[in-house]
Order: sequence, then C-alpha cells, then structure tokens
Amino acid sequence: MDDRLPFPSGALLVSCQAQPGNPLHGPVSMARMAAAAAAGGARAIRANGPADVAAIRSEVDLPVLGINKVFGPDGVFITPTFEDAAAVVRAGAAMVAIDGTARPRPGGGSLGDQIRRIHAELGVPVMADVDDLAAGTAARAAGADVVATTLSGYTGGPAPEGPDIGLVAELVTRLDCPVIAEGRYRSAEDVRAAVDAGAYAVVVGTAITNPMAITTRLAKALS
Ligand SMILES: CC(=O)N[C@H](C=O)[C@@H](O)[C@H](O)[C@H](O)COP(=O)(O)O
Repeated sequence: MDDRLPFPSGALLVSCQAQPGNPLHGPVSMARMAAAAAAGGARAIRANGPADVAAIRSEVDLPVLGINKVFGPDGVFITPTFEDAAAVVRAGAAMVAIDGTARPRPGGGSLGDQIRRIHAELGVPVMADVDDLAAGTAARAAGADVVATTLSGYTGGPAPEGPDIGLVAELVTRLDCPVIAEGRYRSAEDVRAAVDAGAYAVVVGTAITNPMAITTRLAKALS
C-alpha cells in the first residue's frame, strides 16, 4: 500500500461512467454498477461528476476516484479546472483524476497550479491522466501523486484496439510514483500484463460497466 493512495497495489479499480445517450446514464444506475463491482472485488470506483460520486458513496463502501468531465473547445475534458475537482471532492471523492496532457488548459492555468491548489485546499491526492511519456514525466514534476495512461490513444488519430502496456512500462521505468494502467483493458490477460509491466493498479471501465459498448462491439463482429 502506498500511503498516498486509498487503494492497495495490485488492485482492480472499476470505472462506472455512462454519458448522456447511454440508457444507464445517471446516479441510480451508476451506484448499482458500483455495488456490483464492489461485490466482485473492485478496490475503488472511478466515477464522473458530483451526482454520481455522491450516489456511489452512499451505496458502496469503497473509495471513489472522482473525475468531472467538462467538454469544451480546448480538448481538455477530464476535470479541467480546480473548481471541477472541488465539486467531486465535496461530493465525497477520496482522490481526483485530472487531465495531465501538455494541451492548453481552459482559462490558461498550468497543471502545476491546479495540482498545488487541490493539495492545499482539498487535501486529496491527484492522479494525472496522460497520453505519453513526456506528459507523464511533466505531470510528475508538476506534483502529481500518481500517473495514469488514461489518455493514451485519445489525443490524435483513431484510438487503437488494445491497451498501451508499452507506456505503462516506460512510465514505471522513468517515474518515482505509482503508475496506473487505464484505457481499453478488456481481458484477464490485459490486466495481468499491466501489472507484470509494473502497474500499481489497473482501471477497467467499458469492459465491465458499459453493456451498450460491449454489445456494439460484438454485434459489429457479426455484421
Ligand atoms: C478517454 C476517456 O475519456 N476516458 C474516460 C476517463 O475517465 C473514460 O471514458 C474511460 O471509460 C475510462 O478511462 C476507462 O477506460 P476503459 O473504458 O477503456 O476501460
């Protein structure tokens, strides 16, 4: 267990998110999803927005890694500002994940400033969701407690099919903090490979909590 983190090494974290347009969108469905994940052995829940975070906290006895997705013109959408982070921490998140890429941030603030304010005013650890090694190194230098591969494949060109285990391995070699594997993990082999590459923990979302996306993928395989 790393003292900075509310979950142990080797943990499976389950991301319970459903965007508008998904019939499971909303705090009631997400809290039930989180309860199912908890019963199956998840050690923490990643959840989006204050309403879902609060509902999950009231139903499930697991730490919540909060994010707050806000879609704007800049491309940065995972907890883009301090205020977005504060909203999910006030709703009960024990930790917050924020965009850790090198892209310009709304309002022109720096990643380091956002992390410093979260530490000073909210008192929770910060996970930086990055897309490559340079962003991971910069995010750690800017004060991130943990770095995750969440945005690999999503900042240019079409996203690949599988997870970016190579980036996990590179970050583990270069950083002096826990590295979290996240993004397109679907199978037992995938999650095992991430831990074998040195990941502290693995976050799985779609493959567990998005039956609409799973159905689309399998139906496409038959068409
Ligand atoms: C790129 C982006 O927006 N990622 C989001 C971050 O919270 C979520 O939509 C993902 O579901 C989450 O990262 C888990 O990944 P996957 O669903 O592939 O297991």
